[in-house]
Amino acid sequence: VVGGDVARPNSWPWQISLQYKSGSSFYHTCGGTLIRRGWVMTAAHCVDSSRTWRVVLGDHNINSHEGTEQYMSVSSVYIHPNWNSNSVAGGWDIALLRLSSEASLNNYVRLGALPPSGQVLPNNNPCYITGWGRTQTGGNLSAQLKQATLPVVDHQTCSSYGWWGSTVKTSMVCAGGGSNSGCQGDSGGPLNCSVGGQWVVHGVTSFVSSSGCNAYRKPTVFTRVSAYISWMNGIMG
Ligand SMILES: CC(C)C[C@H](NC(=O)[C@H](CCCC[NH3+])NC(=O)C(F)(F)F)C(=O)Nc1ccc(C(C)C)cc1
Repeated sequence: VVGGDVARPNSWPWQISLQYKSGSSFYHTCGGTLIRRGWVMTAAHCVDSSRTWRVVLGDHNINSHEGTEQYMSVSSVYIHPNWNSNSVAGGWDIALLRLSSEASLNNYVRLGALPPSGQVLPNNNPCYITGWGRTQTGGNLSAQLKQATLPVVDHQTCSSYGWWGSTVKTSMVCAGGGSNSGCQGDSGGPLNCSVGGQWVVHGVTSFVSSSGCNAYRKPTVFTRVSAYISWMNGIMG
């Protein structure tokens, strides 16, 4: 996350860290959202390589043990069948991870709320991006979970000339476009939007401009969760 600030610990208790094993250690690679006690929603581009994954729940500082973490292994990965790893602009950048055991819900670990199928938020709807991704273009990951306000940019604006143009589809949500943005390592994490006084996860962090994370008029682009509700229900049962 570029801009914003460090979140109050565990104030986004559905945020997870997706980590891959290398040697005898695990490394943060993406974010995700706990949507059922046994299921995590993330980006397809995060899991389209075959690795040993683990999901960390209830984390704040990914480099220290705080005692609130739950470490879960992943028993199966469901990538959307239409995902094409050569074309993030094609959309379909969504995946579900089946956890090998069910999370214990508590003050540090809660389920994220999903939107109703088809719901599209208005321009400027207030939202926050959260994640442990780079804090500057080409910078380092953040040890502590960060948050930044990222208001919705409607499709008409986001797909116009000088913005993303036809790269962005109606199955995506744009947010930001100013000095705050997502960045590498935030992929797969939630776009947390305030709707009727509740936090609802409306986006899965998908891409930013290759010329820089917080490039002018290149808002962070998210998979629009409300476009995939029936697919997810079909998988999770
Ligand atoms: C060095 C980084 C900034 C490069 C940048 N990376 C990204 O945007 C990666 C997702 C890349 C998926 C492709 N395998 N996502 C992120 O960094 C995220 F913002 F989600 F955290 C990128 O490739 N962006 C990109 C690439 C191509 C397009 C074309 C579709 C125009 C659009 C954006």
